[in-house]
Amino acid sequence: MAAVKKLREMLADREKIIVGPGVYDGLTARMAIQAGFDALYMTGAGTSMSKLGMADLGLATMTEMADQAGMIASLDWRVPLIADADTGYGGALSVGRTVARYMAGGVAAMHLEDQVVNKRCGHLAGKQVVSREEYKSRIRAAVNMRAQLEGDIVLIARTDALQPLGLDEALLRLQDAVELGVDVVFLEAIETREQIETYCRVFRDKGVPIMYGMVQGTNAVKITVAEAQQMGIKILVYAALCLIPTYLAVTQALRHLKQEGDCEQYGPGISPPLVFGVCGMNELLEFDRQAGE
Ligand SMILES: C[C@](O)(C(=O)O)[C@H](CC(=O)O)C(=O)O
Repeated sequence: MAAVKKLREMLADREKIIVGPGVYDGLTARMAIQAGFDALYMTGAGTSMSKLGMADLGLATMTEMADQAGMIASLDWRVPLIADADTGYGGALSVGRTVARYMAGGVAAMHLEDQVVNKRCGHLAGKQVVSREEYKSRIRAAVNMRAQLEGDIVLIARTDALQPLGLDEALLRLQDAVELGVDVVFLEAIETREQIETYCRVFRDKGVPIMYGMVQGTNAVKITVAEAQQMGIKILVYAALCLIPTYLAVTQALRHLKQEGDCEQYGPGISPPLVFGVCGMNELLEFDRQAGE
């Protein structure tokens, strides 16, 4: 079954909340699959840092993002990938091309936002968004490209308008996007309980699937999976879930080696072959064996 079909089934299941840990490369994706998550979220921030070594300031190009998303999506077709597609990387034609590339890569869902190019992480101050009309044209391009290709991808409209323009404008933008044919809404960087409750009430009443992004260490309202489910949130992603523990643990190991001159205490019992196993080693060797090598 195609990953997108699986995701659509999850979206249709009234009991289900989709929890997507934020992964950004092959290893974090494999670890999340091994941990039993049934969906993944490709964080643009993490991808920008792991692939380019650059902060989330809109520097990753469409091809860099689409390549990474396609690689992650291909690891296990049973685990749908929801991927960040930032601003769509240009005007309507570019957005259309982005949708085509994500679809060709087997990505199950993608989100498109209304920040200007160059965008920045949704939790940074000083965000700017394009006009409502320009955002609508990005959304129209995405919906039209999906129809033109006669394939499927779940389209998620994200707005960053809350910080610069306020809640009413942000909700209007998402409503416009729903009318244009997106499947899911995503209000980014919600900072008060009241805002998240209003957001959820508006779209729950309309029967539109709601996405919310929790990012550790930011001002985003903290809610548990159970609370999210109660509020009617359908997709809950944790963009920095893999990134922050990786940063902490690796920094500690590096410091230890630099200061103490040894690293034995980091990872007793964990050998590279064990991690190869998480990355499909046995399946790959079996495939090779069956081919007669
Ligand atoms: C959701 C997000 O777009 C991402 O890239 O994962 C980021 C998260 C982050 O900065 O950690 C965001 O803009 O919220």
